[in-house]
Amino acid sequence: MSIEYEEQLAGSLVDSFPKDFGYGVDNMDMMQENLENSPSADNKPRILLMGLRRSGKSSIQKVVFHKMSPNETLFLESTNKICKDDISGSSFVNFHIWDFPGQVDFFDPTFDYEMIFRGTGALIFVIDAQDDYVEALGRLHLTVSRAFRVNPEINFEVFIHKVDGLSDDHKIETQRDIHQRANDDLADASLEKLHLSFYLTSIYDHSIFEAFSKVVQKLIPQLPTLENLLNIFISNSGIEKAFLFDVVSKIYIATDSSPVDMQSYELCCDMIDVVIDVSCIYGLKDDGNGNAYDKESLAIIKLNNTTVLYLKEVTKFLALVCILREESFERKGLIDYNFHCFRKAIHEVFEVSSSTQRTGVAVQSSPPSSSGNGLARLKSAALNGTPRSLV
Ligand SMILES: Nc1nc2c(ncn2[C@@H]2O[C@H](COP(=O)(O)OP(=O)(O)OP(=O)(O)O)[C@@H](O)[C@H]2O)c(=O)[nH]1
Repeated sequence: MSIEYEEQLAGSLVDSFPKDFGYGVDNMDMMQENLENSPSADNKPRILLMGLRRSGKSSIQKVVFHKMSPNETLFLESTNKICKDDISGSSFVNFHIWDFPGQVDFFDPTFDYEMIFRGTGALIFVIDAQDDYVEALGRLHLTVSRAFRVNPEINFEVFIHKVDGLSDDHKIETQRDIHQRANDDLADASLEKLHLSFYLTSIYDHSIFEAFSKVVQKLIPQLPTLENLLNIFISNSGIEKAFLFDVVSKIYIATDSSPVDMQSYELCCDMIDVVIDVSCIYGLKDDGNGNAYDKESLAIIKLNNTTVLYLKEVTKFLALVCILREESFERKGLIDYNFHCFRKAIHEVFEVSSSTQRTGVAVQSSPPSSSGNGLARLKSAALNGTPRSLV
């Protein structure tokens, strides 16, 4: 594709937006504050972390959302009451995460499980793969069947956790066995409609972030829109892979539709760490004020294998991280220009959602235009994908 042609496409991206499109990050933040102060703010969807004692629930929460290093989790005390963690102040992930103490007694009259499950978006059940998991499977069945009866809309996610201690063959065999037994139990109880998703996880590598990314993505109603926008952006900019990251948690909330390979994801996670670390050390004011991540955040890292990593701020919480070849990076002006359009589109998507949430009116989904140049496709993309319940 020639540069001229790409520039034409880039032009069409920008033309697709109204000329008075004038809000920026500050307005987005204001909107988020308004939302949080609204009466429905307390009703943020929940992600529940459940499982037997010492299965690793608190460790997962601390490592993913609070930057605790995996080794420090060795000293975590056992949780003895439900811990509610509202991470929406620091993260795009606008949910409450509830960490349950090991054994939840469904027969305890003070435990209002109906109320808890009614407002739940995802239930993550953590199974310690290094331990005998027969008891955990029994508990999993009891928990998900109760929850499903109260709220069949919940996404049921099973983390087969602590797999760092297992060989590759053992991992696959454990996953197959747990999958089989859990689904047999459901079939015996005539609960075939209850769908369980399985993930192999460990806090000692990126698998826990990748699994959490997938859990969170299922709860983001704008996901198809974000994927469309990323696809258009990378194909017009000569980029190989792009992730939209929640900077604090390193969860990727969307990526383009090419397959994700773990190595690329890890590379992008590492880049975020480097940028934030350098920024914390050298980017803050002398008195320690300022933010390690702000509107100016931008980083380019050239690797010795002709790969370039490119990170840029999208919103207060989100960053775009891209992987591209050195020769594509020669057209940096074009990439910057398309990024500018992409960023505007992202802001528009979330403005549509937040105004919809405020008024309580669901936006009609419209099928993407097949005739699509960048313009038409982006416009339909901004509408497509918003009708599910809003985050
Ligand atoms: N090897 C390994 N150990 C882990 C992993 N995740 C957690 N652990 C360890 O498992 C132990 C228990 O972790 P916790 O997070 O306290 O478990 P919990 O499920 O919250 O326990 P309760 O609060 O008692 O319900 C800690 O010593 C962690 O260091 C993992 O991925 N791999």
